[in-house]
Amino acid sequence: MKTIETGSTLRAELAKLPKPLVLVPTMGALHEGHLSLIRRARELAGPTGTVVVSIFVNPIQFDRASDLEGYPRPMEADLAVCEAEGVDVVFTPEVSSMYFPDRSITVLEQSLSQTLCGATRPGHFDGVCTVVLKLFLLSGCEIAVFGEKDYQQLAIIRRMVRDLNVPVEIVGGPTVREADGLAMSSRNVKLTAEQRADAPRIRKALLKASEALTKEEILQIASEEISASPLTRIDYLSLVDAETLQPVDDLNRPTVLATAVFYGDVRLIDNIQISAR
Ligand SMILES: Nc1ncnc2c1ncn2[C@@H]1O[C@H](COP(=O)(O)OP(=O)(O)OP(=O)(O)O)[C@@H](O)[C@H]1O
Ligand SMILES: CC(C)(CO)[C@@H](O)C(=O)[O-]
Ligand code: BAL
Repeated sequence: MKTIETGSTLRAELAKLPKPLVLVPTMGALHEGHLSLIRRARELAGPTGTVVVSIFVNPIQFDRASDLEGYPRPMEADLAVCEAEGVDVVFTPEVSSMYFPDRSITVLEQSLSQTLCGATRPGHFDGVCTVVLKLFLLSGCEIAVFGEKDYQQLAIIRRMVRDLNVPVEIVGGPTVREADGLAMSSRNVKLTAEQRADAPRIRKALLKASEALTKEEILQIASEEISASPLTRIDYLSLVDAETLQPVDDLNRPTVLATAVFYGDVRLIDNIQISAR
């Protein structure tokens, strides 16, 4: 396994390796959710293709300084995990090698990012799109794999690739969960024992609500179940069209029930698909 730290050498190094080139972009603190994406990348690359994992905590997608500063960065353990998974190349750039101090170009998404995380984390998806486009250009990858836990992110990246004619195939991977249903997330390690024990209520709430028949009932059940704990604070809870991510009036098309919940300073997200009624 090769570790490359600067963008300027990445593309030239990767061009020498066998195709297809499959990229898994991450912010590190790797868990089973990431591993499922790496394994999917290997399937897509085949035994002779090249799997690249990027580990970069992208400062321009954070809206809270405390979240950025406190983001877990266990680099040695992450490299060991990548090695054990048979990753070919890990790209670990410094912030200074990714961004010029006077950078002035950003990728703006102006529709899908108006709801959910985009509404409560202004500028977040502009930061995500900008870094993901840079990672695509720096690596020259043909395929990139993203998780469905970050449903809105996946939809926005698909839109970016469509709208900007980016020659990268986007593949989604299902959300991997702890045994108690909590979606795996790098931020889970920041929960206290009490918060961690309570957090599976998010998944339970979404599952229970997804059985209801009307929009109002779905939102009410999910809201009550999550708010029943004094440890939670709902950042958003929304029912949106699965494709446009716009709020829906009825359930005659596939929708997604998505939420972000704060436990203290730790913000967790999850979502569930709701079929048309
Ligand atoms: N539980 C999971 N199942 C499947 N994919 C996941 C899961 N968690 C994260 N991913 C995916 O891994 C990629 C990298 O995400 P990231 O490094 O931000 O991890 P994370 O666990 O989502 O961290 P956090 O939510 O705390 O920022 C993204 O495509 C994300 O959707
Ligand atoms: C896609 C990503 C690596 C861009 O920084 C990040 O948003 C993430 O880890 O989901
Ligand atoms: N997984 C999404 C990255 C973030 O929360 O910034």
